[in-house]
Amino acid sequence: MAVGQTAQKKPDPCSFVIFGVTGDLAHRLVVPALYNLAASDLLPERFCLVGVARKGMTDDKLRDSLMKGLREFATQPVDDAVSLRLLQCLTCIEADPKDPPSFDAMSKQLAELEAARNTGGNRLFYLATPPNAFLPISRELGRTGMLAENGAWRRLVVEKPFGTDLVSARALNSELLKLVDEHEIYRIDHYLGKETVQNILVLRFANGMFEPIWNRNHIDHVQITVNEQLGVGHRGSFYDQTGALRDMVPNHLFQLLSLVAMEPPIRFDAHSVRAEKADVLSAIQAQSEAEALRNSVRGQYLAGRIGDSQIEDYRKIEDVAAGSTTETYAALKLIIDNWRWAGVPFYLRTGKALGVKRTEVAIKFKQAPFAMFNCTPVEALAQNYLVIGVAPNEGIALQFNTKVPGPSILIDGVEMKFRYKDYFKAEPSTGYETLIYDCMIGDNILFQRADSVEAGWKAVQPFIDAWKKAGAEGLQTYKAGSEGPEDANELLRRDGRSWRKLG
Ligand SMILES: NC(=O)C1=CN([C@@H]2O[C@H](COP(=O)(O)OP(=O)(O)OC[C@H]3O[C@@H](n4cnc5c(N)ncnc54)[C@H](OP(=O)(O)O)[C@@H]3O)[C@@H](O)[C@H]2O)C=CC1
Ligand SMILES: O=C1O[C@H](COP(=O)(O)O)[C@@H](O)[C@H](O)[C@H]1O
Repeated sequence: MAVGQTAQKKPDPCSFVIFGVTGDLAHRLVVPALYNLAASDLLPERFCLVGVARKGMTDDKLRDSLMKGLREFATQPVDDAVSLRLLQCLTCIEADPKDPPSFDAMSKQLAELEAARNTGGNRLFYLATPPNAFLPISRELGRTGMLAENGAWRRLVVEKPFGTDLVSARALNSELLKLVDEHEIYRIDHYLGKETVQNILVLRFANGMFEPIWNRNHIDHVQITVNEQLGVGHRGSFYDQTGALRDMVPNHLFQLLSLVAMEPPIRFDAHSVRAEKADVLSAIQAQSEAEALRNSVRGQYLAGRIGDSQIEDYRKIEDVAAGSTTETYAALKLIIDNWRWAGVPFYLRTGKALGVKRTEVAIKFKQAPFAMFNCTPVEALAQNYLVIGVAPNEGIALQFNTKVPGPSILIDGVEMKFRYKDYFKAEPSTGYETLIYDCMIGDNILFQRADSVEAGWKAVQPFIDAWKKAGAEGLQTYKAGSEGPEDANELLRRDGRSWRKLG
């Protein structure tokens, strides 16, 4: 029997206001997630769905467009009765932060809608826009009083990227905190919507057997891998300004790192969990420029084949600068300065256009200290890994040595595997349902607090600065479809270690 915090209550009546409703995220992930919540009867009884666009359109036109997105991106067959229930309450409002009177009009229109639908004035504003619009929109919401509490709740959901470096993230936090309180800001990182990522907490803190060995005495090092086969595709203008490090490390890879490395929270509540995550991120050792260069590898992909697809050179992608030095691959060695992890390196790697798609955390335990079986030197034993598979192999695997049946002691490495799909019949999901539901019930455990975001940027800032200064020098290349730049292997080899084979 499953135990835990299972009761799924219906959220309070509220308005769910999506800025950037005409965009990709709203069509591909947010509305399909709302559909899945509607199908599970987890939307409020009294609900206003509002889409905000800078150029107005009729409600019907927006409904048609979102319906089209739903048919294309839904994770389950679309039931007309459910989609109708969700989209019949949709209203399109025209508002542009560059046109302040449009926000005054919006404020009036929203209040009228809420009165008509009796939602009690609770409001969730979802900023599904490019990041440069987060602050202008929030300021207009503040100026027009739409963020004032008036006896109801207000929540601001902010998409990634949250800043582009430490300075900009601090500035964005400080400006947003002038408008709303920390507990009213929901900084989304979609990795925290993944079952396999949430399960890291359960694996560590609902099982007594791991804690005694989860430290420097037993763990040799940790590898965090987020390898994608996808290239940059049509996102050249965004990606060329961003690169693999900013796009993935301070957010997604650090979610994995902090869940694996944090101390046990004293309670399962937002304050305790997020405090421990922020603490461990702030314990990542600061690196000098020379250390940052030594402890990192960056690469850019060249043309190559992945399966049936021919991938073109990164530099030939539309909107990518001709001599771009933006990295599409990053590997880092980080040290966490605390008692649990002293001397245990965390190796991180992420890249685009790689041969194998794999997101995993591999915890490498120390080898047996002595070769009792004189037929096998310790070095020849297979390595002991606990592998948390996030995607596509969703599950947990333990790699250990075993005796090969037969008269002599012959030893071989084997794997014990738990696969989600063998045990659970999971509901199809976009990964955003839990996050959106949690915003509506006011639970921010799975959202990033300001201190974590800033600690994340602080940890990667030395690499950003050192790479910027180095320019093209030190930038490796790798063939699309390969494992990434050869120097990434050297990063571990010089420590007497190697990356786990993903094949
Ligand atoms: N797409 C994805 O898969 C993911 C996206 N994200 C994040 O979600 C956010 C939205 O992404 P995505 O939908 O792809 O982006 P889009 O480029 O599709 O933009 C979304 C919408 O924002 C509106 N918009 C654009 N500029 C402004 C502006 N200056 N002021 C107000 N509104 C503006 C536009 O609508 P209109 O012109 O109608 O007003 C546009 O359709 C981004 O922050 C992105 O980083 C995060 C994870 C995944
Ligand atoms: O936020 C982002 O994440 C995706 C990878 O997400 P995943 O769930 O497929 O692992 C990445 O492709 C994209 O560049 C980045 O902006």
